[in-house]
Amino acid sequence: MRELLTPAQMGACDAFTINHGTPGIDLMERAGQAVADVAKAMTPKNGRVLVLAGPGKNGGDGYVAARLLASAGYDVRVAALGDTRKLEGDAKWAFDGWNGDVLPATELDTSEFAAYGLILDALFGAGLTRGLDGAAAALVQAVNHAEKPVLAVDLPSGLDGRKGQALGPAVQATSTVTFHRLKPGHLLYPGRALCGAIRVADIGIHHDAISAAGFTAQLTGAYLTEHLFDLSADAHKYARGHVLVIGGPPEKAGAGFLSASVALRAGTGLVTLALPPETMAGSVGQYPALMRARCADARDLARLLRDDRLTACALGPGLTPNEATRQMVYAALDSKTALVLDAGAITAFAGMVTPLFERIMARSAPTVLTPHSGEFKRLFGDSETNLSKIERAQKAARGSGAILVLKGADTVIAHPNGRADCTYVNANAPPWLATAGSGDVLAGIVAGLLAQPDTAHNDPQHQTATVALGVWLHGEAGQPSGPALVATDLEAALQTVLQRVSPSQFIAVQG
Ligand SMILES: NC(=O)C1=CN([C@@H]2O[C@H](COP(=O)(O)OP(=O)(O)OC[C@H]3O[C@@H](n4cnc5c(N)ncnc54)[C@H](O)[C@@H]3O)[C@@H](O)[C@H]2O)[C@@H](O)CC1
Ligand SMILES: [K+]
Repeated sequence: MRELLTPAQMGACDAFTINHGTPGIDLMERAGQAVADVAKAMTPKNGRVLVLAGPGKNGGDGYVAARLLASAGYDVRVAALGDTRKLEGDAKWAFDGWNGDVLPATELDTSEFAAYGLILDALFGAGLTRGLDGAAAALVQAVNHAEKPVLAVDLPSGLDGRKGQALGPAVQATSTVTFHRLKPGHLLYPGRALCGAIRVADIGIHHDAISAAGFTAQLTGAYLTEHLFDLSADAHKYARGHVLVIGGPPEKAGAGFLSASVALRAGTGLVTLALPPETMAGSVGQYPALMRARCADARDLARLLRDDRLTACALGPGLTPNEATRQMVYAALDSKTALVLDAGAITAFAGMVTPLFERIMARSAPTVLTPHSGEFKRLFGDSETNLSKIERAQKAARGSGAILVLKGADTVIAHPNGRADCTYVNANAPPWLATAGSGDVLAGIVAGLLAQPDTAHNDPQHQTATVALGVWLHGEAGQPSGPALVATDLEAALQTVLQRVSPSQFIAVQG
């Protein structure tokens, strides 16, 4: 269930299934059934339901649901957008199966919407080709104005299922039922907020359909913990990897400490925090497990990185975006360790990306860039409005040679190979994870995971999954604190998450 399908890929899955012997009307009947089942759970039996049916197959699902709800005792009213005499194929079949009246949507008295217990939005789904305007836009605005529970069929009408954006007005749903797999629009903002609670219904799509139609990315999840380093019982600390974190000047020194301490929590055996001389004093008591090294400039860093026991390096949290930082990044890029570039190490290259990307591409060890949307724009621009966030991350990864972590409530992780099986969307991050220091923690988790030995080998799928695991763990760790979360809570929460997901290897001896 983890593959994400664009509406076009979903259409290809429908077609594949139909070509392999399942009539389209069977798929539509199951889709309508799934919608009716959720509708029943949202409104009391005998409740009043308004079904708004559009001119395509999304409307077809609406007519099926209307029939099933009416036969279950609901008081169903159907309004059609567009000329129902033009309905074709499966949608026409569904329309013909509805025995009640169909009112033209333009004749609806929208002030009566408040009298319904549920509005079923079956206006537009995967077939949306442009922003809504005219009668469709007016209807959608009236639905939103009514403030009644709304169940969207497949997608809230007006929402682009590929991009997660609406070019015109879009339905604000209470709940959305989609079919077979999630679409990017259900996860990418602002689409995710328009969908409400999302359910994915099985409508009997052929099990080979996705391999034939392709997918665009994968949803992260607990399954990624299979990429946690499998620790042998007699492992020594050097066998568990060694991370070097570069800390910044005193006024931003906390960032490096956050990254470093959490890198240790992520399971790496040793972490050294490299600090400029003015930050070296103080704070040892709080972080006794960290080793420290003096690092005044790029030359010091190059010297530190000559230690070939180092397996990963995190650079950027707490660093000032300037020439000195750029030189440190170059020194780090010349090393053989996995590298996470964040914050100041990203912004330092605004408007001067060519030398950065050339050096990243020349590396054999993985390089990870973790920009939030502002940092992303500084490196890659924001002119490509027709691309989804997934496609933007894939393109930026290809262009930079780095594994891209495009952060946000809908973080996308993409490998430079651009492959869907090396692309992830993360959806477990609570809104309060957007807090000072949260990004430093993420950089530390990712470096801590990449440092561990079995992630060092050069398999793009494995490396990207490891980075995606870091993003997922960060989201999980952010949940228990609630809105009071501060970044330092994440370290203890990460410990709890890892306790939960790590299999115990200890042999209990009965005495
Ligand atoms: N056999 C299948 O392919 C299945 C399809 N299903 C349903 O079919 C839907 C897709 O159906 P369609 O491909 O017919 O697409 P839609 O029903 O989403 O919309 C297509 C219609 O809307 C018009 N349109 C698009 N954008 C518009 C705009 N901005 N303003 C006004 N009109 C606009 C198009 O000209 C076309 O007539 C899915 O979302 C799903 O609900 C499900 O029944 C499962 C099976
Ligand atoms: K819809």
